[in-house]
Amino acid sequence: MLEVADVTKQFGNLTAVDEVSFEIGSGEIVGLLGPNGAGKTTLFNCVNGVYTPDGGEVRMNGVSLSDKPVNEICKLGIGRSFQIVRTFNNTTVLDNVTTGALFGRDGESMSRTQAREEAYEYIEFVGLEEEANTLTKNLTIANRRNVELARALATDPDLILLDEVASGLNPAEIGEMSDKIVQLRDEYDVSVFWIEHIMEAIMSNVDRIIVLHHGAKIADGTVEEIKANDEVSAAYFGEEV
Ligand SMILES: Nc1ncnc2c1ncn2[C@@H]1O[C@H](COP(=O)(O)OP(=O)(O)OP(=O)(O)O)[C@@H](O)[C@H]1O
Repeated sequence: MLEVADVTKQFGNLTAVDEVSFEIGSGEIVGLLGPNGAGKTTLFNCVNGVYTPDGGEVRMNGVSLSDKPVNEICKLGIGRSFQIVRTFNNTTVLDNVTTGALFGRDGESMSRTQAREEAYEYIEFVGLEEEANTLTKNLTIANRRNVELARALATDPDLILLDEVASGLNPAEIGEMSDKIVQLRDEYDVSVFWIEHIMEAIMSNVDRIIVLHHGAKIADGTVEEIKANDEVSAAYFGEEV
């Protein structure tokens, strides 16, 4: 499904992503860890077309994403949520999610009515049916994160990139979000690539973890393998992961 081959991204003299390679298969939930500044968000930006890599290639279902704009990459099946929530705050929940459907894979052939029907399905999935006509700016942070999740799902992705979806949530909300991510994989057959600083959110639900340090991939394995990896512990300055 997703193939990242020797991807490099530089900002001046800084190599933010350094010849990183890995694959994500159908139905996998893969965590992306690394200390602050390790290159996680930059890697996401290389995958969904915000940045053009300086070296290497990203392929989705065999199609090279080189030089493709974000909207085209979205239509090839990659959806995304952001570290800092980017909902359209002065519009309703329904309009936010409808926009996802209209700009997603089948958006061009979809009427506005169809797009709204699809949007309702994802709004129900994230548990916001009572809030469908609420202005997004009036929601809690947890629910704005749910709107982002529903909007990304409405694009009909094969792979969803989640950038710290548990950030700013309380422990109960973190648990709900974490469960929802497993459910979306199971219900919609979506693979998940998930950056998260909150370890409890990720550890019990991922199939695999990739760790970046100074832009390079230093580990790729199961939770147990990552916990036992000395290089990973050293990257976190001895903190347990
Ligand atoms: N647009 C940019 N211009 C210049 N340098 C950048 C830019 N974006 C990121 N960087 C630098 O690239 C490196 C990787 O940043 P990135 O945001 O990808 O790390 P991260 O692992 O996502 O960090 P965090 O966990 O703090 O969000 C950092 O040194 C950062 O300062």
